[in-house]
This record gives sequence, C-alpha cells and structure tokens, in this order.
Amino acid sequence: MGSPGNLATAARTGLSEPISTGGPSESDVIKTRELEKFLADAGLYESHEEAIKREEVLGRLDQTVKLWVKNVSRAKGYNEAMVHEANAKIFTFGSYRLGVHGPGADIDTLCVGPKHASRNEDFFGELHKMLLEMPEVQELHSVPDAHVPVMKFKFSGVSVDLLYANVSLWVIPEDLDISQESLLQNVDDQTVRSLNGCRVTDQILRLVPNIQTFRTTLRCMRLWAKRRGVYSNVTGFLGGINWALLVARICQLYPNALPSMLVSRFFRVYNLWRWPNPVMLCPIQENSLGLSFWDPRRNFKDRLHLMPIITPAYPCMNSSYNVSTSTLRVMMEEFQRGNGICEVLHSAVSNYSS
Ligand SMILES: Nc1ncnc2c1ncn2[C@@H]1O[C@H](COP(=O)(O)OP(=O)(O)OP(=O)(O)O)[C@@H](O)[C@H]1O
Ligand SMILES: [Mg+2]
Repeated sequence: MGSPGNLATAARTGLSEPISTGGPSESDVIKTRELEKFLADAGLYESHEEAIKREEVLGRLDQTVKLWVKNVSRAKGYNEAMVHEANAKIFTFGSYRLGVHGPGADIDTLCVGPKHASRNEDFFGELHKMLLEMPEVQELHSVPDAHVPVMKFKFSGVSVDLLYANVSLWVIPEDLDISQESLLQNVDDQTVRSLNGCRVTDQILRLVPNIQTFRTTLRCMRLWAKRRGVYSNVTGFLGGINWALLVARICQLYPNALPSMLVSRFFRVYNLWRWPNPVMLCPIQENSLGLSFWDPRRNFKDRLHLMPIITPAYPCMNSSYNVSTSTLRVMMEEFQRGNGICEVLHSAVSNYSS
C-alpha cells in the first residue's frame, strides 16, 4: 500500500502511468515564457481592476442570498434563533473558477440553500423579486424549466449565471464541502445537475499535477479552438468543460512538462487517439446512491457517443454527447494540422541547434 503522499500523486496522474515524467529543458522554459507573453498580448487576461470588481460582485451576491434565506425562513414562521442560523452560500465554477476566463466573461455561480428554501417558490420567486429591486442588477431573466434551471443577469455590469442547489440540510455551514457525496442524497434531479458543475470543476483542479501549468496550457488551447472555429458545445464541437478535460488529461500524462511542451503533446496525443475510446481523468465510480452514470456496457445510448470525454465527479457523465460524425472529423483534421505544425517547428529548432 502506498503512502498518502504517493496516493495523492497517483490521483494526479490519472488512470495510467505517465507517458513521460521528464522535466523541462532550458528551451522549454524560454518557449513557455514566449507563450505566456503571446497569450497576454492576445488580451486573454483581465485587468487587476476587473478581477477586483468580480470579487466585489461575488461578495454582494453572497450577501444577497444570505439575506434572502433569512427572509424566507422568517416568512415561513421560523423563530428568531433559527432565522439567525439560516444560511445560503455562493460557489463559483466554470472558466472563472478554473482561472482561465478572459475579460468580460460571465461568472458561473451556484447558490446552495437549505431544505426549506424551495426552488420554484423561493429561488425563482422571492430571490428573483429581490434581485429585480436591486439597482445594480440588470437584464434579469429566469429559465426555470431548463435541464439545468438558471437565473441570468448582469450585476454591476458583470454577467452572472446563477444555479440553485436545494440540498437536504437545515443549515448550510459556511465551510460546506461541495465534494461530499452525501449532498446528493434526497435531492431533486435539478439539484444533482446544478451541483455537478462545481463538483466537476473542483475535481479537475484536484486531479491535475500542477494547476498553474494546466491553466496556461488550457488558455492556449481555448484560444486555438476559438480561432480554428471548433469552440462551441451547441454546434457539436467542444465547449469550455470539454477542452478543460482534454488538457487536464495531457497534464496527467506529462506531469512535469511546461505549457510549451504540453501544447505540442496535446496535438500529438489527440492526433493518435482512437475515438470512441473515452478520455477520463479517474476511474468511473459506481455508488450506492444509484444515480445513472456513463456506462456503455449497460446503456445502449452511451455506446453511440463518438467522442466521449468523461466528467470526473460522481455521477460521471459524457460531457461531449453533442459531437457528430462530421464535427468529429473536423476536429480530428484540426488535431492533425496542429500536430503537423508542432512537428515542423520542432524539427526546425533541432536542425538549427545541431
Ligand atoms: N456538457 C456538459 N457536461 C457537463 N458539464 C457541463 C456541460 N456544459 C457545461 N457544464 C458545466 O458548466 C460549466 C460552465 O459551462 P460553460 O459552458 O460556461 O463553460 P466554461 O468552462 O465556463 O467556459 P466559457 O468561458 O466558455 O464560459 C462547465 O465548466 C461545466 O462544469
Ligand atoms: Mg462559463
């Protein structure tokens, strides 16, 4: 049995042994510096002021849901001690939480509220009303019947998507650990789906060997995918979550590599990948809670997925079910093209230095 340290390291390299544990050469360090400068010049990083503004918005939003849950508790006849204890909390997920968002990006947020604060009446009713009355909130609209119900608005000019998890707790502790599976017990399907985004994002950050390296590489691949026209979930290509999972797997396979190397390995590995073999960061976990998860042995529908990229938090799902034969072909051509460019650059550098 390994030591806890070894187990943690093993988790961060994933399902198989790394392809290479080699560290960076001097030229990788220089190329990574150039890559970082290129990303900054491309305008991918927000200003310090904008970052502070986002934090202020999140703070105000957290205060708002805390006030909301107290109002709801009072209206339901709870005594003052219980009203005092009543709590709700805002979590972030998506590209903001991963630390790869650009200027002007929206913030994906999740409000976790107690058992007695219902989704329809209290979240889409009372909280919606409170937000409508706040002068800093604009363009508020609710989509309560969506697969993942959401409220969308601008808060002091910052776009926010707000989901709701109505968990089975009477009091939400301030240090609530959203990764614990017991939170998925006795909740509605919308809550399971709403919690999923946060749980997946947290798992990704836990499963990569080096978060900073992962972030820079992901920023680069997101920019590349946007420029090559293959960044979009709705049109059958890949969206933020999918690119994040693909990059995270490369980071696991080359745990000590720097971003410049990881970008070229990204193209090499996915150029050779035999889809529909799934990309996974950890084993698919079965669980006594009995929620359905991606399992092509049992579910016929899962066998039809062409490019499975599996989320790493229970219940594991395929995040790229929208991919079709034609979009897969386009993406494979793009991986091949990217790989070709990296190989030409690599041999040019090798010839130059020999
Ligand atoms: N198809 C999906 N499967 C599983 N989770 C998803 C899926 N689409 C979105 N999510 C969850 O919702 C989060 C936010 O999605 P979104 O499309 O906003 O991506 P993002 O990573 O924030 O990138 P962007 O910067 O484009 O907004 C994702 O990080 C993921 O946790
Ligand atoms: Mg987002």
